[in-house]
Amino acid sequence: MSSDAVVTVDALRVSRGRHEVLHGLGLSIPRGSLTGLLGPSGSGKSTLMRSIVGVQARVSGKVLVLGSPAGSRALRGRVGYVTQSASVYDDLTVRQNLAYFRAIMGAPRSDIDRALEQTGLEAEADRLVGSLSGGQRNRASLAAALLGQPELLVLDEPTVGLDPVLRNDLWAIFRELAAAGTTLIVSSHVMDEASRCDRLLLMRDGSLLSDLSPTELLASTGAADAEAAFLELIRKSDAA
Ligand SMILES: Nc1ncnc2c1ncn2[C@@H]1O[C@H](COP(=O)(O)OP(=O)(O)OP(=O)(O)O)[C@@H](O)[C@H]1O
Repeated sequence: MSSDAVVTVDALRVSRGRHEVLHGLGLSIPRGSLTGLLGPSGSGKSTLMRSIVGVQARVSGKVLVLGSPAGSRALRGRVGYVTQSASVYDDLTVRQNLAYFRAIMGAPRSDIDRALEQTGLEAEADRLVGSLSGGQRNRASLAAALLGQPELLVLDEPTVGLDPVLRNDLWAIFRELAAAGTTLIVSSHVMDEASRCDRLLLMRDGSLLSDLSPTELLASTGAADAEAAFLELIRKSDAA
């Protein structure tokens, strides 16, 4: 595994309820990459992300983030996480939300304007979050996660429910962040988002089916697009 890996996962097993839902995953995520975590609903994407962020219970195996065990104190402020449900308050403005989270984190005041600018929310800064559109609200959650300039951003289905234009806008922001050196892990079950990533982790039923670049994925399966490639990998793993 690369010594410059931001995340290293080895033999990761997780149980939720009465079932094991991740079955011994191993992977590494290089610094500055935009990694897509793709797979059907229930395949374990959120559980893997929660394990990387360090909020998942009943975890065995190794999850190292920036050289420290996932969730450890040393990682405070270095990892940003956006869950599927909005993490900002409806009855506060975007700026008030950011000011609140900034104060909790002890991040510099200048981070508020930087996060507004990075997410293109300057014009909405003084609007109540409850009055924003779905896309603007997602960007407000992302802005909160950008406070403190985290080195690793973990985004759980940030584009779900958005129209293609808004999805495109968000992916452009992810690209800019990666170009500036941030490592991103972005989950999705929309396969056409795969081509926007540097690397793709394809999950199914709590296991990793592949860990390839989009080009490698198409070349190795002979498929025309990510969706067909994924189906081909499922066919191969079922046959095996
Ligand atoms: N709180 C919970 N208690 C018990 N089992 C759970 C819990 N949350 C998730 N699971 C189970 O863990 C497995 C993985 O779920 P997970 O949410 O990680 O999948 P996912 O790929 O993120 O799905 P989605 O795309 O729908 O969010 C599923 O079988 C799910 O039913």
